[in-house]
Amino acid sequence: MAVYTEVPFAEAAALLERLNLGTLTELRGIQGGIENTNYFVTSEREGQTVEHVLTVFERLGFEHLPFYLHLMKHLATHGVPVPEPAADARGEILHTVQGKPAAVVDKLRGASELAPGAAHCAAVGALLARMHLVGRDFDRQQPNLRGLPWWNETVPVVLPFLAPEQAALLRAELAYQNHIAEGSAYKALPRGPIHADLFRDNVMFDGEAVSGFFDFYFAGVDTWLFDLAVCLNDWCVRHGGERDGEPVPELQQAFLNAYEGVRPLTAAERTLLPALLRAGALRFWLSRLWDLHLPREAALLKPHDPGHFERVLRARLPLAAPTRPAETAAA
Ligand SMILES: Nc1ncnc2c1ncn2[C@@H]1O[C@H](COP(=O)(O)OP(=O)(O)OP(=O)(O)O)[C@@H](O)[C@H]1O
Ligand SMILES: N[C@@H](CCO)C(=O)O
Repeated sequence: MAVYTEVPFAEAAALLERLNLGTLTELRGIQGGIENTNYFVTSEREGQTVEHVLTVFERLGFEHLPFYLHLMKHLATHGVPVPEPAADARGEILHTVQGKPAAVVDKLRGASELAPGAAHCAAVGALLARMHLVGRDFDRQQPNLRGLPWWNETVPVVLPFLAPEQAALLRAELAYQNHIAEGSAYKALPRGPIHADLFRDNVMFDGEAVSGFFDFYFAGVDTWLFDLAVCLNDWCVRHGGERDGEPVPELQQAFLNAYEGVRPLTAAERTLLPALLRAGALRFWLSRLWDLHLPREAALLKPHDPGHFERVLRARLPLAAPTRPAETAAA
């Protein structure tokens, strides 16, 4: 259940009117999602039925939201398919509903694709590269709040909950990532606003075409390569079964080729892709461990399985190349 804040019909209707989105006809709570309260809102404007999503932010405050919402607006107005936040007459896109921060954005068509093929990966790869390029002239700054400083803070907090072998892996990976971040190749990586959480459930498809990216609430300024690594670790790995977490080379190639069709990787990016794939796995292993062992506002969080990202990380380590039955037979 993802409706934590009940929004009265009259309050939603008044907000839509202020945003010049017409007369509210339907307000429907959305069951998916674990972070925020979301409603589909339907209204009649100039004889047309229009649909939006009303999000009431349960965890994020007025301090960080302007970066996310203005980034969405910047991308949408520059042709990247992202839900555009609706503005009031003064141009304000962050609103208040039931005393909490709220936004109204375009409703995207279609549905998520949880079992993507090469065509889906290519479509997302090309759009990710476009999003990076379009983000270059976005002028607000906010760091990736789930980046290296957060990993350094959070690893000691989760270590007591881990088995010795897991704790050793987590410590070693953090040390490795600190070492990488000190290097000159890392400092040469191109940076800009990144989505930082562009998993399969944050992209809508209308057939094989992407109708949009959403859920920008972990976005921040970081390396473009990290964003790419986060995607490759979700779109192009196995989910479930005995080989859970293993990369799927055909999907990874399709994603990378399409990305590079729009923005070729630099030499430093090519060198550091393996290291950043490990960083992307560490980031989500750690946040999932943190959500599992140190639940905040427990009622709101249904933690995802940390074990999946431990497996993704192990599969990304050197010498950990999975032995595929077919390859073994051919060898
Ligand atoms: N702009 C949109 N257009 C269409 N559907 C949307 C849109 N935004 C959200 N949704 C729907 O609402 C659901 C929940 O949204 P979202 O994933 O952002 O939830 P959340 O609680 O904010 O985050 P989390 O993904 O961390 O659980 C999505 O799975 C999607 O079905
Ligand atoms: N994509 C994250 C959840 C936060 O959006 C995860 O799968 O751990």
